[in-house]
Amino acid sequence: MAKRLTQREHYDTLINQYDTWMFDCDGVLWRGDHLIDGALEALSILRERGKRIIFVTNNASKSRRSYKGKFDQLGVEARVEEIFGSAYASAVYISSVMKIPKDKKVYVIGMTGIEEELREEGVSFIGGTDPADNTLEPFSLANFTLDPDVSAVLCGLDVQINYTKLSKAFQYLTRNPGCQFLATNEDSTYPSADGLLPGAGAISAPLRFATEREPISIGKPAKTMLDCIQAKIHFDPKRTIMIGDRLNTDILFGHAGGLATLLVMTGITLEADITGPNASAIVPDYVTASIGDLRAVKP
Ligand SMILES: O=C(O)[C@H](O)[C@H](O)COP(=O)(O)O
Ligand SMILES: [Mg+2]
Repeated sequence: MAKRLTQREHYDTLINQYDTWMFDCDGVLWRGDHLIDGALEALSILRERGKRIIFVTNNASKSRRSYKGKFDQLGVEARVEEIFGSAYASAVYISSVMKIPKDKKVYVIGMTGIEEELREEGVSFIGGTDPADNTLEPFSLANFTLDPDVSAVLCGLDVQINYTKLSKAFQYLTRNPGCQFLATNEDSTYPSADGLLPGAGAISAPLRFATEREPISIGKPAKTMLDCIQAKIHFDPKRTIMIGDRLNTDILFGHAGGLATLLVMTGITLEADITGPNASAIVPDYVTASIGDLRAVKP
């Protein structure tokens, strides 16, 4: 049973118990470009108390560097080294785990975040934001030349998804021998400032259906995301807490990593998801209405 946090002493105890605080972003710190009330103060309180802050987002639309820009814009203190996105984790997976040969490339369905991180890792790619693929012209297989050097398809959130991109990815996944099928993450929905929208999982779904293949998903809850963090930052899982708004990514990620977990109700998860007859089997250690509740420790 999750412990509901409401009192000042609850938050004080929590802060004293954990040295490393891993923050999900969408639905915890912000929705779209709107900061969640009290998020800024909560982060400042933790930094004042000497806590280590790590940001762990499944949102592959931005690279760590462009996320740093968003943090700066919103007035949130953050360093690039503290930011771990699924675009970064995917690029590291392709270069260091899959060890893609230099003469091979990735076909990308996704936004600039993926492209920037693949470039950082020295991985060649096609597709992505290429205007030739961002078209509503009907796709013609007759005019399509298969690039034999494509050895992986990487699919992430893409607000300009279209039939041409799906068709090209389908060709590579079904015609290039050994072509890997990767997804940055599989979140079904995305908590924008104005409400829920289809998530990255909804972008790769047509390809899963058409190819009857399951992608390797890199982001939370997958261990690949934790490995990516542990490769850069040493932390004691027993003194680490994961804060998230989604049960089947953030909280499951925390459980898989042996971390404590705090669920906030400012994003995806609804009360009916954690209480009552349809409550999820994924149970966080703690629940609080919003990360802004940490302000209770301030006199
Ligand atoms: O569709 C997506 O990619 C997700 O909804 C979104 O990116 C989640 O980001 P996070 O909550 O992990 O920051
Ligand atoms: Mg979230």
